[in-house]
Amino acid sequence: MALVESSINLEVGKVNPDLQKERDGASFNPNDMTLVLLGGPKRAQHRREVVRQLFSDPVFNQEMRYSQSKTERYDQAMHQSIRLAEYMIEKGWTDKEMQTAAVALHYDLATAVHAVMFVPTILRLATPEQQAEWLPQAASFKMIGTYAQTELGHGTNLKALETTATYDRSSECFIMNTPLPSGMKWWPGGLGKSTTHALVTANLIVDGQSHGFQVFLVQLRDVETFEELPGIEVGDIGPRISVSVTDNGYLIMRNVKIPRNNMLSKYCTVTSEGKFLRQEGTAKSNYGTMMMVRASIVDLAFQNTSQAVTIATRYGAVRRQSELKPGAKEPQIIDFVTQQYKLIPNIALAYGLHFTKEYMLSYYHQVFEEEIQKGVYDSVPELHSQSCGLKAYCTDLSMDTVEVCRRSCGGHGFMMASGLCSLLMDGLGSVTYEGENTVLYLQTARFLMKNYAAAMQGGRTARSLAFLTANHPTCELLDVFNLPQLQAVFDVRAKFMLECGAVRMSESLKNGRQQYEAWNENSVELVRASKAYLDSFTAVNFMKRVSTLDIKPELKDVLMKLCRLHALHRIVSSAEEFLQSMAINTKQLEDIRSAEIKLLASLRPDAVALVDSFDYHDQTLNSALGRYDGNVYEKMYDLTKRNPMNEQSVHPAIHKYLKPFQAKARL
Ligand SMILES: CCCCCCCC(=O)SCCNC(=O)CCNC(=O)[C@H](O)C(C)(C)COP(=O)(O)OP(=O)(O)OC[C@H]1O[C@@H](n2cnc3c(N)ncnc32)[C@H](O)[C@@H]1OP(=O)(O)O
Ligand SMILES: Cc1cc2nc3c(=O)[nH]c(=O)nc-3n(C[C@H](O)[C@H](O)[C@H](O)COP(=O)(O)OP(=O)(O)OC[C@H]3O[C@@H](n4cnc5c(N)ncnc54)[C@H](O)[C@@H]3O)c2cc1C
Repeated sequence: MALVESSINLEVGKVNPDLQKERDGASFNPNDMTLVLLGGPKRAQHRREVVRQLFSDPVFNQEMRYSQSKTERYDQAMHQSIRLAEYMIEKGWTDKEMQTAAVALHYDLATAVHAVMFVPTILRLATPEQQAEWLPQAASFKMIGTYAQTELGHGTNLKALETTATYDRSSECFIMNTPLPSGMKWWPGGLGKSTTHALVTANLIVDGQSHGFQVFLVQLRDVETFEELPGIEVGDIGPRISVSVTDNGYLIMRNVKIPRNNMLSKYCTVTSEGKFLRQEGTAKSNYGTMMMVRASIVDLAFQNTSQAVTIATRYGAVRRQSELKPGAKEPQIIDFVTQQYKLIPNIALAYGLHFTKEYMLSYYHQVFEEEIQKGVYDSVPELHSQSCGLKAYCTDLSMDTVEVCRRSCGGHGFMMASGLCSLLMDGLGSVTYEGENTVLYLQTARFLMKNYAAAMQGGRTARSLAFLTANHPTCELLDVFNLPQLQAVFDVRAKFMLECGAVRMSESLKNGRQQYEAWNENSVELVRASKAYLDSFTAVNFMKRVSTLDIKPELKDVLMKLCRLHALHRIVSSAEEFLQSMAINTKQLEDIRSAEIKLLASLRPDAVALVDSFDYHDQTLNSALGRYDGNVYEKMYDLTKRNPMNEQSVHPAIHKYLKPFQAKARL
């Protein structure tokens, strides 16, 4: 066993020689790149220590995960949740360590929604008194909660939610009711078996008048026995595409009384006399949790993408197949240019998503922690638009990448042991939850159209839309590697696509359509406009971030290549829009395609080092194909020997069905 201090995988056995050769030939030290990605040595060291501690505890061992039944996995997920809670007491772990641990475990915890949504919503929407009462209970798991918003009949359309909270003045309580069947809460994570409480969104009704949806803390189960309380019916909604452990559940409430204090009242409240009061300017405050979670899903998209490329790239270096040079040894599959085209642009994307999630999280914190606390709401529309758009754009791209990586591993990519199937199946939820992606692109489009109209009338635009008023000449791409010129190309295309959406909208309106009809008629174009803007925003953010990094020249050099490749690849992926907008001409497209292939060759020697830099622990990847030591075949055989199907040499079904039949047939 060798000690690898510069990797999260501390003890590594003999490394596969092909993988070692890749590492020896890299142009930079991956440890240096890790420090750039993680924000310096202190943070990187802290993350390594937390993750190493985590995986040195057998409770968190992931190795048999793919052979476990749903019940066994739930058992382990609950065990993991409780062990982490113990760490808070025993090791003094704080939210920071818990967050690192949750990411390393792919949120495979029975209490994930408790941590990701329940507690943060209380922090954002509850008064200081409510927080003082509930947060200590939540921290000690006396109260385990979920976020119950979606209903069987409605998820997207929050205005149509049916659950009611009717104020009863005589008892100073709200009476919670579920209209059946479409008003049943459906989907909340952990609701099925794991939670004692839920933050339930419901229409507040006072004296027969509705005040829109508000958030209420409802106790579901007895905290000692975990039995349902009177008037409550909860359960798991049944098998889902993902093998994830989360017990997504349903909830029915029949005349459930909760105290008046259980309405989260930081921004609005109901007085004991039944008067509804709301602080001015806080109409969308109840939507705040969604913005926060959407921003963090951009990070999740980065995690999924970078893990998938790590697995597929290491495997690409280890796997030898077919013939390249006639008569020579089988090549590493990563030497096929078509294989490089599957992997290297996606490595570039993973780096691009890294800088996107850094931007998204920091913008979210700036607006929430600094501006809103001071009563400044000016940036909220842009934050809403970007958190919707980037959540959709990044999860869409990340799921495409995971599938490309899975296929790039050939047959072995179809095995759970690849680690890629679970990344795909668990990740797929991200394009739907926290706002279905098409719906979110259209939210972004709404903001874009408003800004476009403002720009055309000589007004001010939001920060991220300054390109609308910039004057870019067309076809100015003289050098396909020149970043400012590439940025101009993206801006021209995005502006053109926004213009297409706006022109179509105004034509529909001129033709007598109502606003809502025009919107629906042109919604395909509007989604295109959003995607063009997000493509541009992400590529330009990547270029700007890399250009301003003050780092070792060899790191800068490889990052510059990556952001160029990312930009070129995005242009090729939507070539017709770039051509149509005259941001480029056909000759330039040809040059871009050639430049892309040249960049593949230039980045090929660094491919393994680039994915090593993400510094994933083997247990997080949980992949026989993507192991740090590259001993793929040994690990696959080892796992197969321990596969429960191989526990008995003759399966009981043989004796149960085949043998009796054979005996009868002999007669
Ligand atoms: C590890 C990860 C675990 C993840 C677990 C997943 C948990 C979940 O899925 S929880 C459930 C999530 N549910 C959703 O996301 C529902 C999606 N739907 C919505 O968000 C809304 O209904 C939405 C945005 C589509 C439409 O909002 P709605 O108010 O009905 O209509 P709309 O008329 O379009 O918007 C009104 C205004 O509010 C603004 N607005 C909407 N949402 C927000 C927001 N979050 N913040 C600020 N402003 C907002 C709009 O921009 C619009 O502004 P303007 O009028 O100035 O243009
Ligand atoms: C794995 C998972 C976990 C979840 N966890 C939770 C949770 O913890 N708590 C919770 O409350 N919810 C949760 N949800 C629910 C989730 O938030 C909703 O499923 C999601 O918001 C989408 O809503 P929907 O299911 O109603 O889809 P629908 O809105 O019915 O979407 C169906 C189709 O209609 C289209 N569509 C709908 N409206 C429009 C529109 N205005 N314009 C154009 N097209 C439209 C969509 O694009 C889509 O193609 C979870 C869902 C999943 C899959």
